[in-house]
This record gives sequence, C-alpha cells and structure tokens, in this order.
Amino acid sequence: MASVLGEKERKKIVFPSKNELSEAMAKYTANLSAKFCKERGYFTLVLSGGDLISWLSELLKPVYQESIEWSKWHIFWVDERVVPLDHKDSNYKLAFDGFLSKVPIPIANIYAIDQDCAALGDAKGAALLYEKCIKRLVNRNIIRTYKSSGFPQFDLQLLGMGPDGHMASLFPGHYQIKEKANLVTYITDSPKPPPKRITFTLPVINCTSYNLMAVCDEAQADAVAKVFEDNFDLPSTWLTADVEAIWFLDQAAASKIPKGH
Ligand SMILES: O=C1O[C@H](COP(=O)(O)O)[C@@H](O)[C@H](O)[C@H]1O
Repeated sequence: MASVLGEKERKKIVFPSKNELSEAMAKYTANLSAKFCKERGYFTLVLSGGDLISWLSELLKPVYQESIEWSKWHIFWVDERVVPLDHKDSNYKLAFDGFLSKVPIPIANIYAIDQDCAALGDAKGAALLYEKCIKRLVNRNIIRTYKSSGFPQFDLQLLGMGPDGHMASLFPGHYQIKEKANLVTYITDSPKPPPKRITFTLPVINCTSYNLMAVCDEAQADAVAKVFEDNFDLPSTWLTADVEAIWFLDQAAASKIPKGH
C-alpha cells in the first residue's frame, strides 16, 4: 500500500531477500535507461554510497552488459565524502571499484567531486565546484531542468538510508535538510564518519524524475517504520520525486512497518 506525502505517494515493494531486490533494481534501472536514451539520447543516473553499490552488481550480468547503451550514461553522486578519491571512504571509489570500472561508461561522463578539494578536505570548495559542474551540464542540455524552476532534473537517483534515517548526507537534526537556495551543500560535522561531506539539497533530490530508495536488513527496520508513519524528523521521510518515489525493501527492513502503511 502507498502512504501519502502531501499530494505525492510513497510507494513500496517488499522483496523476500536482497537477491530479488537487487534483480528488481537492475530491471528498474535498465528500463529507465532504455526510456531516457530513446527519448533524449542521455541517461542521467545519480548514485549514493553504502550497501547499494553491491546490489548494483546485478547490472554486470551479460543480459544487461549487452543491452544497455552505456555510452549514453552520465553518472553523478547525491552525496560524497570529502576524502581523496582513492580513499576507502570515498563513494566514488566504492562505485568505481564495484561497478563503474566494469562497464563501458566513458570516463568523461563520470562526475566525481573536484580532486584537489577532495585531497585538501575542502568541503565548501567541493560543494561549490560540484554545483558549477551540474549547472554546466544543464547548459549543455545533458541534465534536464525541472519544469520552469531551472532546477536540475536527473532521470533516476538510487538512494540508501542509514539506521538514523539519513539519506544522502542529510542527517536528522542538522540544518542542511532545510537548505533550499543551493543545489549542493556541505557538512563538516557529520554524525557518521567521515565528518566532511557534500550533498545535494532536498529540492534537487526531490526534482528527480524517479527516486528509488533501497533498504535492507533489520538494523534499518525502526527507521523504515518511522518513515512509513510519516515521522518528518527523519530526512528520508521527505523523499518524493517528480514521477515516482519508490522504496525497495527486504523483509527484514520492512518488518516493523505498522499494518495498513
Ligand atoms: O554515509 C552514507 O550512508 C548512506 C546510507 O548507507 P548504508 O550503508 O546504510 O546503505 C548512503 O546512502 C550515503 O550515500 C553515504 O554517504
């Protein structure tokens, strides 16, 4: 059943296990890739870090390797830790090692944060430069804009949620969730290490055409239940999308959602 967020719906699908979830996420991504590549010659995909990247490995199977138009993909990060790009905590490194290096996406279409800011730990500079990068790609029509607002509109965003209900690097009780003026903001005291991060702001996250939030395991079950009870103290409860916001859950993550939600 869908729960309601203003006039928008929050949908969910509960899968028996991570395997089924990961298969469905690959199918969902491949279908949207085909749709957007056909409609406009590009597919803009926003990744997060965390467990999600290992579930993306389903896309490495021959059926997808051979059918996806990889050269039309453009890759972004909804949030990034401000650490050198070869650091174990880097979301870029996680995605590159586990997925991006194994598919033929042109390297020029993979938009990591500025490497100097990353090496220096300059979160503010990294946020400013990532925002500039997004605006440049809007001007080149690689990223669409949302209706008349001028906000960037990505095709698909794949998100994860922490046990505290954070999404991207928008954490409960931190002011970044309220930021509306900028496309990209930063945090220097993240409650989850590492402390310095950049993140898309909520308006950018919610302008995305399709938002898929994938959550597995019992550790997240309390937070998932709070989201489906519309507890807006959790940043993830604010997630919507232009076309569809859908939660892919395994049974453990969904186990505490009250009946009827
Ligand atoms: O720190 C982060 O955490 C979230 C959630 O990660 P998970 O390991 O609980 O799936 C992730 O979505 C975000 O990109 C990352 O920077």
